[in-house]
Amino acid sequence: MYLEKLSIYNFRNIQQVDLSGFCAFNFIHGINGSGKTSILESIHTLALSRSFRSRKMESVISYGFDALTVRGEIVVDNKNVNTVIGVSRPKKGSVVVKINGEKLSTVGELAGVLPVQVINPASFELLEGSPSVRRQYLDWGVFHVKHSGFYEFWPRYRKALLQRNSLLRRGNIEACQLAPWDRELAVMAAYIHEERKKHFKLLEQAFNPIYARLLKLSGVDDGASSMPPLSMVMHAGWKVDEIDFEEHLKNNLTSDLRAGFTRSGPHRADIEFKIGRLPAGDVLSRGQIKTLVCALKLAQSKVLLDQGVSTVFLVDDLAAELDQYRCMAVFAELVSLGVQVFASSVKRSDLNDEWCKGKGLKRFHVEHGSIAEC
Ligand SMILES: Nc1ncnc2c1ncn2[C@@H]1O[C@H](COP(=O)(O)OP(=O)(O)OP(=O)(O)O)[C@@H](O)[C@H]1O
Repeated sequence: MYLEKLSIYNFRNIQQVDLSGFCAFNFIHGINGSGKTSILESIHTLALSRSFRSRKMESVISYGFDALTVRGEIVVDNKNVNTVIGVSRPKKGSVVVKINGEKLSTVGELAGVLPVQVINPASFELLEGSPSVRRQYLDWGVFHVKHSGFYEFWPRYRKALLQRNSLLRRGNIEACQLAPWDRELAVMAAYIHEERKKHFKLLEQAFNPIYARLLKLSGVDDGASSMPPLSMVMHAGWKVDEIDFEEHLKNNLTSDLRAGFTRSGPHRADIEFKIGRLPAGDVLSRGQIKTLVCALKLAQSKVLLDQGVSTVFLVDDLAAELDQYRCMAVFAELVSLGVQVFASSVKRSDLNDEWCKGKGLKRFHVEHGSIAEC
């Protein structure tokens, strides 16, 4: 699967741009503030109807305009007909998403059409941010695995959780009032945990060789080789091996009532990264963390690829944070995955032609929101 055409209207400093004929690798360069990230952001909006930078889409709509639109044409492997996605975000009112001209009734239906992975300066959050960032990372993969009913069960879990929490906040309630919600939560929790566990195992298997190669291919001994090994452990959000979730909720009712919310469950799951016995974030350098995060994102893509799902990578200014050896190593992995890549840099020379190993490469220059092939 790859993106073949992209049209952007009123998206930050980009008023109107029509691009086509993308290659496997698409390198975008331009000075600060020229609009490089906005192009990547527009592809993300096409895929998920939202930006990876701003929560409020209003800040993404070009000053003085009422709506933004992004349109893209995707070539899906083994299909003769391209898929056309259109996303319009007005300042007021809700988002409109169309696939092949048909308006979707829910934005959720868009998810999965164009799986994208972002590697940008905020990617550090995967290690250093709150557990929700790591849950999002894990669930992204679980969701994209074909035929996983995850997105059917997760909203049911969330609905039951909201109901239970509102009863807990009310206080002075009988255990029997919670019982139906506890039951529903337990059924959903078992399913969600099982899906996450299966996916995490695949992720670990994909991650280990990629991470090892990134460390090795980066070609410099930065001390990482003498470090204790990295471990990553998934925590379910409750003591899943010891107790059934329904039982656990009953046992913890007093403390949940005191807190006014459900303190444990799949909504509190996390992934723990350690170097030896220490948190990886306390030991690794910024560049080493970024390398680890790249390996994690690449691993997601590998797992999906093994299931026949291809990913588009949006790589924002990698050269600003990784040295050329590590950049080269990351690109070697992208080449071997055979995914489509949109990568940005300030200087043209920050992204090296040779990293693409003869796969198709197109270069674009951005200036004041205007984009030209170069
Ligand atoms: N809503 C908006 N309307 C118009 N312009 C905007 C809007 N929001 C941001 N901008 C401007 O759009 C430009 C593009 O920003 P973008 O982050 O894409 O630049 P960039 O090329 O990635 O820069 P850098 O190299 O500094 O990361 C910036 O000059 C920014 O000030």
